[in-house]
Amino acid sequence: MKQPVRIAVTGAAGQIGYALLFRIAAGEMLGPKQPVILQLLEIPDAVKAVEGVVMELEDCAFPTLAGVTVNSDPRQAFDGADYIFLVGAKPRGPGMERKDLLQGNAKIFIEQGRALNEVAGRDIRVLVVGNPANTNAWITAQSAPNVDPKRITAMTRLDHNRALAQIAAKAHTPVTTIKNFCIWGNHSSTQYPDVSHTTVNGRPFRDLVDQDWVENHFIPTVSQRGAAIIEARGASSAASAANAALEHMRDWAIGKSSDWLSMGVPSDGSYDIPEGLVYSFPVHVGGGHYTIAQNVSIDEFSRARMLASLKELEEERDAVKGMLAG
Ligand SMILES: NC(=O)c1ccc[n+]([C@@H]2O[C@H](COP(=O)([O-])OP(=O)(O)OC[C@H]3O[C@@H](n4cnc5c(N)ncnc54)[C@H](O)[C@@H]3O)[C@@H](O)[C@H]2O)c1
Ligand SMILES: O=C(O)C[C@H](O)C(=O)O
Repeated sequence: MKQPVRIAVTGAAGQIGYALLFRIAAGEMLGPKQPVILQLLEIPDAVKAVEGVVMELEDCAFPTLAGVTVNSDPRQAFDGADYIFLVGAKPRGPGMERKDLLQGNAKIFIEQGRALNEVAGRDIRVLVVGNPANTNAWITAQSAPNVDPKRITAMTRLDHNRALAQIAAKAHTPVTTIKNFCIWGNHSSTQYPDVSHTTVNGRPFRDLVDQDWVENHFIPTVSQRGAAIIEARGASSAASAANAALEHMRDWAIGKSSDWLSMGVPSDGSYDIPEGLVYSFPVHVGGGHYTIAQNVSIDEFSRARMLASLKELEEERDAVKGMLAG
């Protein structure tokens, strides 16, 4: 057996936490030969509930689970961590947009960014799940100037997976036959699920569908899926969110892909997205790194959608800038 790696998860008593922790502990993120130590963070009022989750983790007797700690101080939870899932944040309810959570949740990410700044190692990998995820990742990076911002990412993998499922259903084909799909922009209703370069079994997907389907069915279905789940379940997505979080971190850490994945990452100026904004791009993964796919051709329709999502991200950033100074 290898040396254990340390994985911090915030919001451990929440519904995503409950769907995520058992899968990480079972070895689904880093494989059956990699022991893990879970470092859980909750607010003091929820620590008792986390202790119940820990009892259940123990009762699974997972061979890959080498230890669990329960914390209410982010510096303790993040200390020595190799991977950090920032899940703990308020979810939205029916009729809300994710950006309505910004003022309330921003202070969580300011505090946790500062804690990261104090204790995070150089090779840390951080995934922000708590909404609005892109801007919370930006806030975390701004609050952690000692941490390489490339190591702080936001989750759009759930949107990516939702879109793959819609494409597969439309083309009557397994998801494994789909290539070159990506989400651009914000994890919000302005996101742009882009099928312009997508192939199915090697054939352009656009040959199978018309613009009306793309614009008036596919894009709204993918971008409104979170709201549809809240409407149906009375609570936001949890198992599918946990699955996407696990896949994002797994692929970043140990994946290798010539195909595109979607990740919210700080822009390096690619596609004229201003540097530093956390924007979802098509990425390749390999060797423990992600790289933004280059030279993707962007038509007029795509550009307009990408700019609309960029504008929203700039507005979100401007709405919280003042809080960072304090
Ligand atoms: N990016 C995505 O695709 C995506 C998908 C689904 C959900 N989400 C978001 O993930 C977040 C969590 O969702 P959930 O359904 O698990 O919510 P939940 O309410 O079930 O759980 C959130 C947990 O976070 C804890 N928490 C609050 N403040 C904290 C802090 N400062 N430190 C540590 N823990 C803290 C709460 O006590 C609670 O147990 C929400 O913001 C939700 O909107 C994002
Ligand atoms: O929609 C939400 O508020 C939760 C999450 O971001 C989702 O996409 O399911």
